[in-house]
Amino acid sequence: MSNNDVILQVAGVSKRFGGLQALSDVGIEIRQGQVYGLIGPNGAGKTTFFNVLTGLYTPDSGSFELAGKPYKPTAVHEVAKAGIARTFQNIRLFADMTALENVMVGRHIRTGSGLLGAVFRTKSFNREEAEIRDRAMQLLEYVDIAKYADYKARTLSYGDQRRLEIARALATEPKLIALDEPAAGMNSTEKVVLRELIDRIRNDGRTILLIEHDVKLVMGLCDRVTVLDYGKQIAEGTPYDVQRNEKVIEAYLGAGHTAH
Ligand SMILES: Nc1ncnc2c1ncn2[C@@H]1O[C@H](COP(=O)(O)OP(=O)(O)OP(=O)(O)O)[C@@H](O)[C@H]1O
Repeated sequence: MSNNDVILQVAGVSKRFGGLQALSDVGIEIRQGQVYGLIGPNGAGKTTFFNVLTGLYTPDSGSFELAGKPYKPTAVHEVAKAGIARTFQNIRLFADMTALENVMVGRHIRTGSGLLGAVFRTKSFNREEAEIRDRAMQLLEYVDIAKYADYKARTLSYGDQRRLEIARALATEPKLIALDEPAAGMNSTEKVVLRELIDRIRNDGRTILLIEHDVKLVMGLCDRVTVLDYGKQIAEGTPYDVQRNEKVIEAYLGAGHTAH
């Protein structure tokens, strides 16, 4: 593989909260079409890393490249524009908008007519709006919730809301889709369906970063995994290797941690 295949290259990320070193010199490299897992016991720094990557926290150090271009994760909308779409551990949808409208919002960041087009309802605006609607509908079909297109987001089941969040993220046509604990709160049937969906997204050539507490899901899905413990990267590799790594086993079994 050539370097052109690298979608995300992050190096030397450190982040301190007061006296606590939440991340120390963490780096990952994700290649086109991979599902990349970030795991670790409670408090290991996974969410902090995600938040740094997506512009919610400012790191103390670190370099960031997306598809070969440096980017500065200084603001959430800049990160979205650069091409990273994320979902959240606590689902963040527009609860009183329909499922379709939620996906259309995601799509709008990639289109051109802007505010004046909307005010004057120009021809190009109307055409663009129809295209956005069609594409949003396709994405709802893709995640298997098209039948709920006109339902308010808050009326959907938990599993379906997560799928809706994924559809909205896909609508931005991201270079990387970052999923923050997508299986949280799901029952085992929903997890199976989620796994199929993530597999489908990968097979369609997308690149995915996944934080997930469900180790079985991570090991079954991911091409590569990084393990954090107390803010340090203690292992990186294939699920097969990582599961057999002594430091990893120790971190998960060690005192003071709850294994996930
Ligand atoms: N905004 C913050 N201010 C202060 N400390 C923080 C902040 N965010 C996280 N921390 C601390 O940084 C450390 C790493 O937390 P983080 O939430 O990144 O871990 P995690 O691996 O995502 O854990 P979990 O599995 O519990 O979600 C923890 O000790 C946490 O208390």
